[in-house]
Parts: sequence; C-alpha cells; structure tokens
Amino acid sequence: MKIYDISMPLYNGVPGWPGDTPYTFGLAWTKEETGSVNVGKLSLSTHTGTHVDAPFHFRDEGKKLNDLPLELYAGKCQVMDVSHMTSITANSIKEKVPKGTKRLLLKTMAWRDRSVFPETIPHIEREAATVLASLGVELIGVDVPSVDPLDSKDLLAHHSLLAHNIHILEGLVLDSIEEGNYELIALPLALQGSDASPVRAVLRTL
Ligand SMILES: N[C@@H](CC(=O)c1ccccc1NC=O)C(=O)O
Repeated sequence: MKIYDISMPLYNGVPGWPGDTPYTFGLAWTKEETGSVNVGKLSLSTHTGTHVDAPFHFRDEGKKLNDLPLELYAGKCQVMDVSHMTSITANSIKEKVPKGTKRLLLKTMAWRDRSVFPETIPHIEREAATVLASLGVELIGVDVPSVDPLDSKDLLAHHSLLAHNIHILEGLVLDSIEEGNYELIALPLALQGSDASPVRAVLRTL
C-alpha cells in the first residue's frame, strides 16, 4: 500500500517560529569515540516542523499532549483544496466538507518556499470553527505554521477551535496530495506534560 509522506524534513537550519529554539541535530558521540556506535543529539522546539498543538500551548488550564486520545491522529481524513483562499471561511467549509468528516486537512499552498518561514498565511475564521464542529470535525490540519495569522496575539482560531473540541495539526506538506479521502497517521511523541509535539505525518489511500 502506498504511503504519502506529508511531513516537513528536519535538518539543521530548517525554518521555525521566529525566535523559537532552533532545530539542531549532531552526533553526541561518534563511532570513533565510543568504539562501537554513533549517537545523535537533538535540540528542538516542540513546534518544530510538522507538529500537533495541545490545548496547553495557548491555555494554561488546557489539556496537555498526553491527555489527548491517539485516535484523533489516526484514521479517516479528508483533504480539501483551499489554495485560492486568503482565509478559510464558514461558507467554503459548508460548501465542500461532507457531514461526518472527523479529520480535515486544508491544502492552502501558501508556504511555497519551505527554506524560509512564511511572511503571511491564510487563517481559519472564527465562524468556520462553528461549522466544522457541526459537521463533526475533531482534527484540523494545515500546511502552514499556524491556523491564526502569524502576528495574532488573541489566537482567535486556536481558541474557537478548542471551544468546539477541534484539535490542531500544523506544518503539513500537501503539495503533491490531491483532494479526496485518505487514512491519516500523525502520532505525537509520548511527551508527558507537553504543549506540542513533532509528528511524522503520512497519508494512505483507502
Ligand atoms: N500559536 C502558534 C505558534 C506560536 O505562537 C509560537 C510557536 C512557537 C514559539 C513561539 C510561538 N508564539 C509566541 O511566542 C501556533 O501554534 O500556531
């Protein structure tokens, strides 16, 4: 069965949220030093590359990563092309998303040059969260670093999605993925108490 990798490759210098901990990988021990093995060492933000946000990221009382069910991140999903939109509106969701969609990935194509952090991205409008919830959506994924505008302080989309119990997956790579139905697997690491986690996100055809 074909697996489509929809994760950002991680490498030294991969762009991250401005000012956040840079991603670095190197060898802590080399085979020459140990006589037997190479051993890598990572330094990274929980928001590195393709990642899930736990509610604790933007709400002190919010659930932490290990409080969230893994079922959210594995199962049937729909990919919807929104590449012509500057923001994701309630109407566009109403028109295109069938009732009963539990996981929805939005292909905005707004982050074209992945070697630099984007300057502007489309965001999800507050009213769209209400419509998403009424359709049964529990997980929303985007191919940009945030569901809010990058300079947002109130994080309206994050909060309105959470108010409807909709969880967030960010930084997907959907360039070669066509609209349609797939199986998603994007499991977070078992980071106890965390606000977020990088994931290896993949799609499989049904
Ligand atoms: N809330 C944004 C991310 C965010 O705000 C952020 C991510 C990493 C490091 C710092 C951040 N924000 C403010 O300092 C998001 O999850 O889309």
